[in-house]
Amino acid sequence: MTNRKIVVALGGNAILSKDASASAQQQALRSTARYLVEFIKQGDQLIIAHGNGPQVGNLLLQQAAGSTESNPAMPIDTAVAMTQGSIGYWMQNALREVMAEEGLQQDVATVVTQVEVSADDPAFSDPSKPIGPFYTKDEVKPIAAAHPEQTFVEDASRGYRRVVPSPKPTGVVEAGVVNKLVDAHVIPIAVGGGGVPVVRENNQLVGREAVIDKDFASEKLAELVDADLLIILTAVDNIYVNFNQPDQKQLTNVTVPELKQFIKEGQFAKGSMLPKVEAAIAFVEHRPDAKAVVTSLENVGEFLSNGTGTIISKAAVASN
Ligand SMILES: Nc1ncnc2c1ncn2[C@@H]1O[C@H](COP(=O)(O)OP(=O)(O)O)[C@@H](O)[C@H]1O
Ligand SMILES: NC(=O)OP(=O)(O)O
Repeated sequence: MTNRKIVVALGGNAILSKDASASAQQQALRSTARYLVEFIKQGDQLIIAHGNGPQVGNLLLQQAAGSTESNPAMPIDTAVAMTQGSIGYWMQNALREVMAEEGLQQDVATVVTQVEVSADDPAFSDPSKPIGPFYTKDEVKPIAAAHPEQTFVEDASRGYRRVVPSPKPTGVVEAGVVNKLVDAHVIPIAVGGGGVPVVRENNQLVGREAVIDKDFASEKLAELVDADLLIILTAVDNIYVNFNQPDQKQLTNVTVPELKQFIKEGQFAKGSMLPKVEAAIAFVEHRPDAKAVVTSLENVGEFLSNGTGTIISKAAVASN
């Protein structure tokens, strides 16, 4: 039994395929749970975090479409809390079911998590986090014209999306609660969708209209619960240099100085791989004996048996 404390951050493909119905997302989370249960089987204590970019964007569209004066659309911070609830509900049940199939029993609880941000974070005036559906150029033109208060940009050549501010997390309000759940051997689902963005004003936590990056929020949580490992699960088995080019090279074991050099070379796409790399660096710089891992859900078994995936360490282990 390994008994490590692991924060696992789940990427978009763990929850959503093309079908955004509740049943399809529940189905996707059941297969995600089958991969996660491999950690539980070997005695690891999981803390699960997840994204919400597509879901929160879709929810805001639904809210806007149905809003009336007496039944107004909810602001983004409240919509983030709503997606923490829906995705947490699906994830809790998926894990419960899969653990029962495997003869395992561990309680799972979703924590509505508030993540502190700074009121003067420059991200508030520079929206960068893509949310909701993709549009073609022709589709986005009338939408952007009808909503001059919103910003739309091209997202990694995959189409146009709305972008919202994405301030950096400075603290996790419920980190203590997460620690208590871990001590009680409960699996917490926390900082969903990057957490509800709040700023502290005297004794009040005031929600802000933003969506925090879940990789950064997961990193902050991993620091605060003193995790042994931060695992970022996404659609690729490894981080690459020269990604998608004929000479692309898989990174297996990589150190912070090497990653910093690759960042300087522009190897990691902004808004997709770059935040994962930055989160991994921040985590191992905070706790130099810990490691961060970027790999895919499908590679979890291989990672557990053979250590494959991209393993990020602060510095190379000296060999003699
Ligand atoms: N250098 C790189 N190495 C590996 N993947 C990269 C790289 N640059 C960009 N990517 C892309 O980033 C994606 C992960 O980002 P994203 O889809 O936003 O993550 P998430 O799984 O959190 O939703 C990968 O699936 C891959 O397509
Ligand atoms: N909040 C967040 O980072 O969501 P995605 O990972 O789905 O973009």
